[in-house]
Formats: sequence, C-alpha cells, structure tokens
Amino acid sequence: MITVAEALDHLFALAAPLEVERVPLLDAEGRVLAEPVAARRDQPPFPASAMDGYAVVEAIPGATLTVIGESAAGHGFDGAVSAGQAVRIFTGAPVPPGAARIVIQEDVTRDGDRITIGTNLDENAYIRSAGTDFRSGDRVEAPRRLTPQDIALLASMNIPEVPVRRRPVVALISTGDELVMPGEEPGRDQIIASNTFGLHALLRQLGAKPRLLPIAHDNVASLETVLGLAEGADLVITIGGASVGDHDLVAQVAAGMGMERAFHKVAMRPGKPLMSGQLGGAMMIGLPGNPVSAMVCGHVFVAPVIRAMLGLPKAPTPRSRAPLAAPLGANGPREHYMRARLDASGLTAFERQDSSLLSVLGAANALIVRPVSDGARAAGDIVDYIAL
Ligand SMILES: Nc1nc2c(c(=O)[nH]1)N[C@H]1C(S)=C(S)[C@@H](COP(=O)(O)OP(=O)(O)OC[C@H]3O[C@@H](n4cnc5c(N)ncnc54)[C@H](O)[C@@H]3O)O[C@H]1N2
Ligand code: MOO
Repeated sequence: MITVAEALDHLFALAAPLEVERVPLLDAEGRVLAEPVAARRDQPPFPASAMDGYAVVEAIPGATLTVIGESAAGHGFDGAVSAGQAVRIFTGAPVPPGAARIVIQEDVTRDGDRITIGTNLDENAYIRSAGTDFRSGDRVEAPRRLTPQDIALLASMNIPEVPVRRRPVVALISTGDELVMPGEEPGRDQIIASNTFGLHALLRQLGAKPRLLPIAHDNVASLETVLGLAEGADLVITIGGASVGDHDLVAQVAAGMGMERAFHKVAMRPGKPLMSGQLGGAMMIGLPGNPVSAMVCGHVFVAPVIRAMLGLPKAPTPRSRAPLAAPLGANGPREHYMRARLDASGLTAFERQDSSLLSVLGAANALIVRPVSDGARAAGDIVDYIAL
C-alpha cells in the first residue's frame, strides 16, 4: 500500500490543467482565472471628490467665497477654481483644476452664490487622486479562483470578459445491485445511492461539471456499458466495487477496457481501496463504496485533482491546526481521517468512526488527520485537521 502523499503525487501526475476559455464577467464567479489580466484604465481616472461640499484653493476659517459653478458625478465643472472662489461638488465628481481640497458642506454656510467657511474645520482634503485605487496596467494575477470582490475589481478595470479554465467534466458512476436512486422504491435488500449525490454536490462546489451516469450493476457487461457512457469526460469517478469481494469488479473491468493503473490501495482510513489510472482520454478514480470513505476521499483526493485541472497549484487539501478537547488513543498503520467537531473548546472526535455512518459525517465539521502510528494524544495537544 502506498501513502496518502504518494497517492496524491500519482494523481497530480495524471491531472493536467484544462484549456482556457473566455467567459463574460457575469458568469465568472467561482471560475479560475487562467492568465493575468491588466487594468485598461486608471481608477479613479481623474482626481475625484470623496465628499459632498465645495472645491476650494484654500480653506481659511471665516473666509467668504463665490460659488462659480457645480461639479457632479458624470458632469464635471468646465473650468478652474481660483482664490476667492468655490465650486459646488458632489461625491465622485471630478475636482476642478486649481482646487486643493474639498470643504464638506457641514462646515459651510451658504447664502445665494456666497459661502462662508466655518471656524471648526474638518482638516481632511477629501480628494482621491487619479489612480489611487489602481493604475492602467495593474494586474489581477493568475491562477486564482474569482470571488465576488474580484469580479467587482475586474469590472472597474473595464474588463468585460475573462480567460478562465474550462470546467472539468466529471462522470459519476455508482456501482452495485443494492442501489436505487433517491425517490425510487427500494427492493427488500436495497439501499439508496447517496455517494453520487454527495460527490455531485462537492464537485459543483469545486467548479467541476458533474454528470450523473446510470447505476452500474455488479456484472462485467453492465460496468462496461456504463463506463462506455463516460466517453468525453475529463475524469471518470466510480464508487464502490473497489475492494476484494467477489462482486468488486471495477478494477478488473477497467483494466479490461485498457485502464493503465497508477495505484490501487492507500494506507488511509477510511478510503483504503482507492484506485486511479488513465482510461482512454480520461483520468479515472475508483472510490471505495462505504459512504464516508467516498466522501473523505472526495475531500482528500478528488478536490486537489479538480483544483489541478483548473490550473490551481497542485497541493493537498489545506489543513489547519487546533487543540484536542478530548484525548485520542494511538493510531495504527493507516493515516486516519477522524470525523470530529470543532468548537471553542477544540476538536472532539466522534465516538463512532465506522465508515458507513453518514449521520456522523453530517454532524462533523472537521476531519482530524492522524499520522501513521501516531501515539496516544492528550486533551490540549495540537493536531492537524481538514475543515469540512
Ligand atoms: N475482506 C475485506 N473486505 C473489505 C475490505 C478489505 O480490505 N478486505 N475493505 C473494506 C473497506 S476499507 C471498504 S472502504 C469497503 C469498500 O469496498 P468497495 O469499494 O468494494 O465498496 P462496495 O463493497 O461496493 O460497498 C461498500 C458499502 O458501501 C455501500 N455503497 C456502495 N456504493 C454506494 C453508493 N453509491 N451510495 C451509498 N452506499 C453505497 C454498499 O452498499 C456497501 O454497504 O470494503 C470493505 N471490505
Ligand atoms: O477504508 Mo474503508 O474506506 O475504511 O471503510
């Protein structure tokens, strides 16, 4: 069995960044910017007022000035201001040449076209110089996943379209005679397919395009048919049938269809029967069927693969560190991803860690990562975890 780190290296070797496509800014949220983008203008493009008030050369307390015109946002004043004069100005409007500061209207009394400057002045100049936000040519660097804040910045830079990585198309295949879809009537020995749904949601969150294929039965012909339907996907994910039982046929069938296997079995818990390889033009990952195993492998392996396909750095799912709120026994020979709850007192692993328990996974907000052969841990010890 290989380690989790070795498995990730194999997966990264198979996961190439996808092509670049251009999308309108309105469709760019959550997409991964593929190339740096440069601002097409300065912002603000002119010195702009930060307040409603009067643009003046100098603000002498008690002085009286003549208002010679108005500068509003979108309609600047056509001229300059000289000593003894003021231009009525509003937030965002161009500051006329000659003006050195804005006196806010709260500090002024007005009588017709005359203003008198108050004696207790707010000293701020309230002028935003041209380019204080960004200059033409300033860059938004790539790769980065675009946030709503990034979209606002790019719009301000006058960039209507951005280059992003194509979303990876991921075929999701559940395998097993015992499975029916949610909403269907299960037979006596049947259960509901849950893993495909959890992974579908995870893949969407990661920015992939999941395609749910029909459930494959536990026989060679059915598996071949459904794997055939995955044609055109960038990544094929099978769920279940990965272990050693008589009906665990995924590795055998995939091999028969020409899969070049990179590895099968990883020293982790849950998730041991994980496999991966190259199947035709697609990368393939075979996930274990136990529901928690499939979801944990989704976070630990599928997520980094999708990020790599999107052109983000090839890196494990980020870990954080926190103290244990309760002690933990020693770990065995497999890296253990323990379902846990993180709150103000620290991390508490759930009592029940069986890999079939989706109710426990659903209650967890963290996976404590126990290294191979980690000794017993006391409350207060700092450990690694993955946030869920
Ligand atoms: N003798 C051994 N038995 C098992 C071993 C082993 O090393 N030796 N490994 C165990 C481990 S660890 C895991 S994990 C499971 C995984 O096996 P498979 O990948 O072959 O999964 P299945 O046998 O098909 O299913 C396991 C379990 O999960 C349920 N399942 C499967 N798919 C779904 C789905 N899409 N949605 C919901 N539930 C699903 C299935 O009904 C089974 O209950 O093998 C152990 N056995
Ligand atoms: O590795 Mo299995 O995934 O422990 O339940």
